[in-house]
Amino acid sequence: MNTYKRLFKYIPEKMNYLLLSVAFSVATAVLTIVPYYYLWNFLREFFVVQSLGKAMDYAVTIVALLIAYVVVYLVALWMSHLLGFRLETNLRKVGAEYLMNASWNFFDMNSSGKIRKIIDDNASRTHMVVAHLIPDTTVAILVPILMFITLIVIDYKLVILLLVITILGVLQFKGMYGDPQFIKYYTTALEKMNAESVEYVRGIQVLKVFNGTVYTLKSLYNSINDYSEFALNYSMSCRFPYVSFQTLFNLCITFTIPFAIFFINRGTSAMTILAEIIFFAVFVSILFASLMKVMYVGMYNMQAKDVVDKLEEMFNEMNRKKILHGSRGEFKNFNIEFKNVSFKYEEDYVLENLSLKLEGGKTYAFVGSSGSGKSTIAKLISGFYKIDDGEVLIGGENITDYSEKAICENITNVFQNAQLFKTSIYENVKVGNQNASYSEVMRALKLANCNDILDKFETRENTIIGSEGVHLSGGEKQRIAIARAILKDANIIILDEASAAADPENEYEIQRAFSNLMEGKTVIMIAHRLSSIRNVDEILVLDDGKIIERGTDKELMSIDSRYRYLQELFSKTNEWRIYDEMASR
Ligand SMILES: Nc1ncnc2c1ncn2[C@@H]1O[C@H](COP(=O)(O)OP(=O)(O)OP(=O)(O)O)[C@@H](O)[C@H]1O
Repeated sequence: MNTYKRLFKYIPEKMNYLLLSVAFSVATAVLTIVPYYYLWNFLREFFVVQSLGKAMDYAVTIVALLIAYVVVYLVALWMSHLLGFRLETNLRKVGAEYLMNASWNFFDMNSSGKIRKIIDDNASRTHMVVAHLIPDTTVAILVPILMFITLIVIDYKLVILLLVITILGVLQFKGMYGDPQFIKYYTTALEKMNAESVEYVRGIQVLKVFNGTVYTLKSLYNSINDYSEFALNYSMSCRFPYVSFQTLFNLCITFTIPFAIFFINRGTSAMTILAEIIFFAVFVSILFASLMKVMYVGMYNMQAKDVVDKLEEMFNEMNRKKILHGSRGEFKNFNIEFKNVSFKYEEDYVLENLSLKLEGGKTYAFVGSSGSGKSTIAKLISGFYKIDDGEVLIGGENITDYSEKAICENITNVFQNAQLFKTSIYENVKVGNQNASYSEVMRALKLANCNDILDKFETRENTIIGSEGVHLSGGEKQRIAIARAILKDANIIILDEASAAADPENEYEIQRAFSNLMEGKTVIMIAHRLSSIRNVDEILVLDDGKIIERGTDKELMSIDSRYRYLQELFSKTNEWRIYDEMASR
């Protein structure tokens, strides 16, 4: 019951459909049994009283009742399907809303393929579960009760016979279900296999290059084996109870033979017994159908619990480690300060007790070896993660006091791997500011030095990017992303590894685009190309999550600093040529 409360809370607006579906399902259950009562009367008139006219009247009533049954059952199914489809739609909407507000941690820990599959698959499973559950549960509960009542009216001796068959049938049940945790294990194995298949398809080009097969990717191979082994073992464990259940009902007529002999010997007329046996043999088939329904209802229950568990587990995970934003909308200034900040993604601290101050309106560069924490600092300034200790302040106020909208409007990120959508260049830039006019978008494209990109295509800014359109180089994509950032016109700009993807020509264009983007802003650059940061206001050198040096390029180059060492190393790397190396051998 609790499972259904959890599911139905997503469709409060459609509870009238639930009530209608239950009402029509009750009518269906009644209409399942009533024709049998008339069948008994028909048989009695035919065999015992031998009045053909009356028997005919009963036969017509039976046909009318069967038509009514079909109509009422269809209405019950219609209502429950409306409910099921609405639930599916609402769960997708809720999933999308949670996703829009999910923490960065969540996206770090879950691949997009996995997220899509969990939301999509489970939402679509709910409609199936709910659509069939209401009519089937009602019928499964009511029909056996109504059957017993009917038999009491006809002949109490038949009740004993039905009771024997019901008890034997129910005894097979537990075995037919198998392990109650089955659905949970089954869907987990299936999801794992699906996720691994997506990974396989993603990496298929690499596998081809290295002549790999499905066996190369052990995790996929194992997940297929686990799934097939599990499905096979489960089917085998249900084999005996399932077959004996089917046999019991298909041979139930055999139960009636000793019954008939016993009661004929005790004086009941042969014709009455014949009518009762024919009736019972037909009637008992509904018990079989309704016991099968009980089994499906049990399955639906397990599925419903699994679906709601999986979805809500994911919704909770989306909120884990999420920043709870305040309502502050205005920034006094754009000074940034870290006060004793400690932060970890998982177990180990990446930053411990870090303090630093950056002045608004200036340009800073973070340098340091790989993994020293440069990107992490940038992400914390952007408000992507909740810190474990200390404070991140912007304009003297804790970053969590600002509304999400304020943070979003005032801070922009240009990542190394620019994420572009499979739509036109124009639409990709407009993402930066939905209210921008056509001329503002075109101005941003111009300032980001994208004109040469537009010149390449006849449809210019309306050219579609991606698998259904044209392919752009890494550097070209980055310039489009810079145009998007220019259009956004945020006050704090974070350029993470922003120039690493470009060739020299593109690099030059990108640097010009950057200088247009950075004008008058607070800028934090994280660049591995140390040549591009020589003119920044201040350089901060990081090592293992700590700032070990800070100063201008001139200051740091004039002393025996880590920065000077990194710059010299960078120059050497630039001068280094494979043929020099070859020549020196
Ligand atoms: N999403 C994440 N989940 C778990 N650990 C992470 C995550 N991102 C970074 N780390 C870890 O945090 C540490 C700092 O990473 P960070 O990306 O900040 O370094 P970086 O100086 O920017 O490195 P690089 O120059 O190579 O990009 C590394 O040890 C890294 O493995």
